[in-house]
Amino acid sequence: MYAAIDDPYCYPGTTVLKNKLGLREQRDLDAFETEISFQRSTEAMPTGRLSYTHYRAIHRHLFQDVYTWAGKVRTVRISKGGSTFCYPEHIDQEMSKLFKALAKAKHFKGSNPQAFAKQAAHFLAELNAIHPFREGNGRAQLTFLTLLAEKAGHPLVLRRLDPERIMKAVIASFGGNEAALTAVIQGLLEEQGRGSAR
Ligand SMILES: Nc1ncnc2c1ncn2[C@@H]1O[C@H](COP(=O)(O)OP(=O)(O)OP(=O)(O)O)[C@@H](O)[C@H]1O
Repeated sequence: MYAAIDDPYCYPGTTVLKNKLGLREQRDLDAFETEISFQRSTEAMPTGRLSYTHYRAIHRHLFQDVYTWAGKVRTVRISKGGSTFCYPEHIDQEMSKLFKALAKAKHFKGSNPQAFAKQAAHFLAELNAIHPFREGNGRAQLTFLTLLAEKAGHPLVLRRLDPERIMKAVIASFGGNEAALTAVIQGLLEEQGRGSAR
């Protein structure tokens, strides 16, 4: 949950996000959101060129059943655990810049696994610092990383994913330390698991 004051995304006097089902209890919303976004994540993702537009389409796909603003950038300031994310008035510009740089780097195609992990960690750190959506950033990030890795020829082994560990690494990256995130990503690459029983 995010700290936001007088948040127009929430039912008045609550921190529960307005949602398509009209669920007013956080518990109920959490359960529905988790279930349906997981369901959507098992479907084919919208196709695209790993662009900013594509990223928004992925978020829209995952959360289309829950929020009217799925795929749209937020209009309020948000923070989490003391980290304040990009102000809404700068999101569009920052996202455009980030995805332009990604395209310029050829989506990290041709990088060896070590280099890919480092580049992807930096990209993810920047993406998280922007946090374009009011909710669902973590899931959109991971979905996009999966596509990015696949396209770059370094598919992820998602069953190795430790949500707690990646979250800690993402938080560390917010403070400028990308080493842990690089290590997490490197550990998810298929190449790293060869010959091991993991
Ligand atoms: N204190 C923090 N500083 C920076 N980033 C954080 C912090 N706490 C969590 N994050 C990151 O924010 C992202 C989660 O954002 P958000 O809650 O919008 O997404 P979600 O998909 O709804 O949640 P989750 O990823 O927990 O399922 C994750 O990448 C997480 O690592």
